[in-house]
Amino acid sequence: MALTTDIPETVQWSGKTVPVYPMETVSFGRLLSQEPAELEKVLRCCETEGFFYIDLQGIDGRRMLDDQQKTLDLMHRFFESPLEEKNQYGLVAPHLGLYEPVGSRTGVFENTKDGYEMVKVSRDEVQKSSPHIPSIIKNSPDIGILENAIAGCNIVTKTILSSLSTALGLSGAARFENTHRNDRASSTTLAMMHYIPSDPDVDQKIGHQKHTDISSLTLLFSEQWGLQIRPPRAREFGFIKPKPGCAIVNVGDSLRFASGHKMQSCIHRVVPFDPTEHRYSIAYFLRAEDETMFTDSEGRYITAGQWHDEKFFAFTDIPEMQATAYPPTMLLGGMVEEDDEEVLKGGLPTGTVNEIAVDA
Ligand SMILES: O=C(O)CCC(=O)C(=O)O
Ligand SMILES: [Fe+2]
Repeated sequence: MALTTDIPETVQWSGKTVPVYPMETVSFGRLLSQEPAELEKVLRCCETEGFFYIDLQGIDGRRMLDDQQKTLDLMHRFFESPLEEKNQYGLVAPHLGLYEPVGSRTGVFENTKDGYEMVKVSRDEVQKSSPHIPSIIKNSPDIGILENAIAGCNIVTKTILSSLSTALGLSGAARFENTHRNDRASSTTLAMMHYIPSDPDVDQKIGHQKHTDISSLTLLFSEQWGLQIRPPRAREFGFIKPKPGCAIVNVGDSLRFASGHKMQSCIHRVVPFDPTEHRYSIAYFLRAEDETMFTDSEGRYITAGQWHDEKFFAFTDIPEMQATAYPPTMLLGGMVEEDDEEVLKGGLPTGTVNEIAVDA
């Protein structure tokens, strides 16, 4: 990729000038037809940055955008309900972590807790005759909305997975889809998040701490600003602009490990872009079958299930425990944060994604 001559876009946030990182857009329709140029593009995105937009505006993807709107309506209804009803079951198990109130995890800035509440519906669970989900959404219209959203996200992420397998020349059992079979147990889940208004200067519950995802692929829908990424070799976090008609895709740790650590599991976090705003996001985490084996960031040969459970608990621990109780690279899945000096020595002017890709 050539060095871009475009002037990098920036935005004013919290009294600072912050980059807005450009990202490639991959067409869902072209991936469905396995067009060679699109396959190459999606592989390049995963190997260089680990993040891209997927354009869902064609006839095949539009239904997923409708599902997103219906899910948003459901989320508004759910999150406006009394806390006792939302938290009917509490956190029963990592796989069935249904509802998490605001402040359950570490926050985005030092000495803060997170600034979002979340309800998760597991793909395996929603298909049961009586799924274990809070009563507010346990009715057939709502289960229908959730099933459609999960099935749509599954089609999009599996299409990306199969495109990556093809682009890498993988065949038969070696293809990534073969460790993501629909009828095998996995922690694949739809997470619906509501970030409360919070002001970094005064509030103690803010945003979503920096991390990489446990998943193989994450499909993220949000119409609002707040997501920041720190792409490989970038010297600072920058915003990702919401793009109408598109969802955001990122590679998670499991696919990075399955690809022999060649794909990038991009570091990201969420900050309050506008301290007065409620922010809503929907993330589908396509995860590998629980029994899948890979070599993690510590060189351990472990199952996807173990990686999920360990990292899940690492997320909810206090920072002191996060620093001591788990493999040091766990929260970032082995991705390194380039320190500013190192990047500057390398002669990169500012951290835009295009510039970073030059010598990736
Ligand atoms: O809310 C968002 O935009 C991103 C959430 C996220 O990174 C996650 O749940 O892993
Ligand atoms: Fe994430």
